[in-house]
Amino acid sequence: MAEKALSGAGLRGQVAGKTALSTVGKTGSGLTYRGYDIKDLAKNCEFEEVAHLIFYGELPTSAQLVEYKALLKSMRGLPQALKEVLERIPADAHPMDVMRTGCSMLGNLEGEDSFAQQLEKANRLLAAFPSIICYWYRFTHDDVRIETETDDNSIGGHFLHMLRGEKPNPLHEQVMNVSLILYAEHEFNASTFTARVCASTLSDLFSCITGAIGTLRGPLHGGANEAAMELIESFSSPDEAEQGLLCMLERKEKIMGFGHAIYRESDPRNEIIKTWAEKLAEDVGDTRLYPVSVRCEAVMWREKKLFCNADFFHASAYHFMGIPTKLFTPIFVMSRVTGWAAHVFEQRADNRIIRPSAEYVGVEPRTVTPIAKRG
Ligand SMILES: CC(=O)SCCNC(=O)CCNC(=O)[C@H](O)C(C)(C)COP(=O)(O)OP(=O)(O)OC[C@H]1O[C@@H](n2cnc3c(N)ncnc32)[C@H](O)[C@@H]1OP(=O)(O)O
Ligand SMILES: O=C([O-])CC(=O)C(=O)O
Repeated sequence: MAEKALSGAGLRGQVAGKTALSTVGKTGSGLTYRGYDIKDLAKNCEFEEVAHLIFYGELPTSAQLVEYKALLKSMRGLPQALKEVLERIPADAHPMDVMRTGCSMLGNLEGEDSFAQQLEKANRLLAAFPSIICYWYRFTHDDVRIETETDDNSIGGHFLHMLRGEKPNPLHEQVMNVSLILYAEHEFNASTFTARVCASTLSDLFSCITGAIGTLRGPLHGGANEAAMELIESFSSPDEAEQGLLCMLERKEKIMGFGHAIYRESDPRNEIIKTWAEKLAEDVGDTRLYPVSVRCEAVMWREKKLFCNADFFHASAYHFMGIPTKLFTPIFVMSRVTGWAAHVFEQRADNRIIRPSAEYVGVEPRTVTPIAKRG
């Protein structure tokens, strides 16, 4: 693929700060968190180990992991005032708006009074997001007030348990674990940069994360997994998908779940989640969505040299686990809160307010005409 122009619109190619958290596309396609390759982490770790790595700098020992999981478990409950707010959000609201409000409301109830509390508050958000989305979803869709303080051993298991009202099977819990690892951190992507801009004014953590959620919501960023689901569901066979995509490309439409601002040849998260989507397709006996997805991948590469990003095969993977499409992007939040918060900590540790300049393209200087004389 041709070298991408690293200047101009979208701040592409501008170094906007330093990070010790991750590298993206350093060798064309790689992704590392604090020096560990994403493939190594996804194969050998639980999400909570990766969260520990991102927050505390190192993978935990067994004893530290037990202690860390116990801490997160103890933070799953929601205050009554937050539950009441969630109950008042309509059933047809977008779940990302629920996450945004839930985060902001928690900031009102349990705000960050000093930066010394930043880790405690970040862990609280990590533990509370699955509870927030499931409490609202089950209240507004199933008319039940669920218990969010479960004894599930993992964040992914906690989420699936609350969503369905029963313990998940081990395959689903494992896929959630991998998915949360893949989405945890990604350098200066748009939502993380939002969080850092907010942090650079010395604002509180809840404000930084609330802003990041709003940025992640858009279909050019986290919202692409939902849009990808709508796309693949609209095709009844691989041949129909091929025809449909060719028409969309002819009309110069964007195909969600493809392309990337930094990677040039592939998104390393794709081959990992694709493998799990295939396993889940076999598990549920799917003969349509997975083959449709595979054909989309082939057509987009053949026609445009565009590759699947992290979002594309997440769509079918989540669908095969019975997760409603509108909850896809909130799962991204449940994971990325680790990266966002760690970037806030980094920004605070070496801060200068982020304030770029603009090229002025408006009218030349002029004077005000008295209002009676304007026409
Ligand atoms: C977890 C994540 O957030 S991953 C990203 C999720 N977002 C999506 O999947 C949305 C679809 N993808 C896109 O819109 C883009 O690829 C982005 C937003 C991810 C990156 O945007 P950019 O860095 O501006 O893209 P890039 O410079 O590589 O685009 C090159 C060309 O390919 C086209 N292109 C890029 N992605 C796509 C796509 N998915 N479908 C069709 N055409 C595309 C662009 O329109 C551009 O064409 P042009 O030169 O004629 O204008
Ligand atoms: O890095 C980006 O621009 C988007 C992305 O893949 C992510 O945030 O995971």
